[in-house]
Amino acid sequence: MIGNTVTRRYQNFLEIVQSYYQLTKPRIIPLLLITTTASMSIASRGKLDLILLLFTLAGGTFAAASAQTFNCVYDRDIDYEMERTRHRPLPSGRVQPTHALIFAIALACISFTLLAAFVNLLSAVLAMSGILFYVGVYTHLLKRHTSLNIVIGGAAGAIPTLVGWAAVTDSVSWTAWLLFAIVFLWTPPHFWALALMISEDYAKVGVPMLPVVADNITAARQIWVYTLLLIPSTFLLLEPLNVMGAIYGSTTFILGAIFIKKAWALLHNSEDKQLARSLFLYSILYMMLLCAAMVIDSFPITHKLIEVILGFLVSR
Ligand code: HEM
Ligand SMILES: CC(C)=CCC/C(C)=C/CC/C(C)=C/COP(=O)(O)OP(=O)(O)O
Repeated sequence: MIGNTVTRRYQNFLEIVQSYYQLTKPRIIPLLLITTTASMSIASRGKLDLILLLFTLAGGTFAAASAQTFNCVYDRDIDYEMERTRHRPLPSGRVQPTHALIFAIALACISFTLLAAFVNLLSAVLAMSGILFYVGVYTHLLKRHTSLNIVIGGAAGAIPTLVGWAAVTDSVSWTAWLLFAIVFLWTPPHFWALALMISEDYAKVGVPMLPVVADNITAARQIWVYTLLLIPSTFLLLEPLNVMGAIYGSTTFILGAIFIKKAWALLHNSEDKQLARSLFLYSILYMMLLCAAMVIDSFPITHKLIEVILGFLVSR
């Protein structure tokens, strides 16, 4: 009897923890941290201080979790109406809005304290502005009012690149802004490809995502335009900024070519949900691999290795 009560209490506790965890939309956070890591790796020219990395990623995690929790509180009415989001902790009644709000504020405070105390003030302020922008500008001002919501709101998702750069250099340089621009230009193809698959859901609650207010071909054309802006921008790290080398150059070439191929296919068959799904999934893989290439290319040893291999090939 007592054993059963303890087990039930333990299960309840686990369910509460799980609900709060789900409020943070945890599946999106790793990619935000990957972009932060890539930025830090380039800023430190591959000589990354692991303790600094750890604190920055911890602060970034709490900031992103806070932003997503605020968003869950604000959007709980429409999340209840949409099939995809109906089972989130707030619409399903597993967490009270006031508790979620307190949780979001606590996460923001932890993020700011961690970054300000163990990284630097600039990274803390940038992360906080990421939260404010995502909640105040994207969620409150734009999401329900204009199809430009993603284009402008995408800036919030690009801020982790600035946080990473600021963590290492205590400043924000041209390269940091270029990394910001890469994530910024990547966001519309990433999101609109998904929105093409789930536009019925957004239409039902009156959220004016582009494929809702315009037809599919218009959305596919916009995806194509942003793809054509994104891919050349990734090459600017090679020239004129000169902060990346051959590994990054060849990877970004191949990844970019595949991105263009998928966006082109969608442009010519904008009703095909499979093509939209394929582009959405690829956009995530693309960003992961692009950032991985940035990290690998920023290690000095990578360049020494290439020199040795080239030397070996030439001498044969
Ligand atoms: C305003 C900008 C953005 C919007 C509106 C947006 C929207 C979305 C939505 C609605 C989903 C589906 C999630 C779900 O069904 O719960 C998604 C998935 C995802 N997003 Fe974005 N996104 C944005 C920017 C970003 C950024 C900047 C990143 C990271 C760099 C990112 C990474 C991801 C990842 C990794 C997934 C897949 C999550 C999973 O496995 O389910 N997103 N995004
Ligand atoms: C530095 C810092 C704190 C950055 C945080 C930026 C951030 C949280 C970006 C995530 C963007 C994202 C996944 C939006 C989901 O849109 P939505 O919430 O409209 O999607 P939904 O339809 O699934 O609710």
